[in-house]
Amino acid sequence: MNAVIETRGLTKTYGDVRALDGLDLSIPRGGVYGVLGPNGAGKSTLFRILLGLIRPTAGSAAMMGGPLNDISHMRRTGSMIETPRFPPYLTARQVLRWLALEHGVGATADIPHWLARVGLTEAADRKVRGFSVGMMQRLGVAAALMSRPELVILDEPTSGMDPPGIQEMRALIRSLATEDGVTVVLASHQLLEVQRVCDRVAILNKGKLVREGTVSELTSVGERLRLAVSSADQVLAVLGAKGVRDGEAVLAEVKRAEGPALIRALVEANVDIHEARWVGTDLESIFFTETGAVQAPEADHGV
Ligand SMILES: Nc1ncnc2c1ncn2[C@@H]1O[C@H](COP(=O)(O)OP(=O)(O)OP(=O)(O)O)[C@@H](O)[C@H]1O
Repeated sequence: MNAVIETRGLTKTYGDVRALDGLDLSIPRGGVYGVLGPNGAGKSTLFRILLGLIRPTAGSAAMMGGPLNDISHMRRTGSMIETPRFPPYLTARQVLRWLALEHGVGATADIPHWLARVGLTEAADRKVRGFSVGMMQRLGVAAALMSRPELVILDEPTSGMDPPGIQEMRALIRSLATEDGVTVVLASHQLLEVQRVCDRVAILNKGKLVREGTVSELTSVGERLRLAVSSADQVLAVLGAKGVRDGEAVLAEVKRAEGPALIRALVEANVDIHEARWVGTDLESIFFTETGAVQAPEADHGV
């Protein structure tokens, strides 16, 4: 695997707290990679180490095949850690112009393009003093992208955003990966959106890696065929112990290869099938099972 980030036995302790505990992680180049975990799992600690903001207690990490303190790699990485803060008396456009000069891309940064990509064209000439948290986040993302990095590290990129803002951010993150070829690594505990936006995820708990894989690999475990039918009883009679009632429908615990034969058998038994679809375990269930985290009363809807 062509890894863009690789950690081996990465450990960070704060007194008695093991924020990271021997983490082995390989993040492939390309696509969107989600680092998930409940509060205190070690996500921010991992990102801070990768960005050279803090030093690990033990273990090693490499970025783009080289050590973390290699300046040429750092130049190819953009990041947004926590809600960014900018001088309140500058407009969004001035903030980006200033940062472009700071990063040595003053002549090449296409500021109108990045303002448009993060949905801030209309607010471009407003002072950031009046910006909401979500607008600040978007400006922070534009700032991270202006130097056209190969890798972007985003910690909770949609925190504080309203649903339309979240949707735009999701589209932006996907387009960075698919159109710009940027590898995006993001941390989040907002699982539904992670499932929508990420290609691959790692679930951390108490500083350790508990699950890793593509979203479809993780969610296809325990996959079942959900059948919306005219008579659930008839289907349950055909399926025996392999059938579970799910409201008006039936969940059939069969393998993909057995699906067509089952549907044929049901048609022969005169069952009207209104819908048949494969349903997996969602990322949310995996997350709560693996981390033992307590489910929030309301579903999250961010990235
Ligand atoms: N500077 C610090 N001093 C002491 N303990 C710290 C420090 N930074 C983090 N920790 C502890 O390390 C553990 C991991 O924290 P970290 O912020 O990396 O988790 P996280 O997964 O990012 O959580 P969240 O989702 O809440 O941001 C927590 O127990 C936290 O309290």
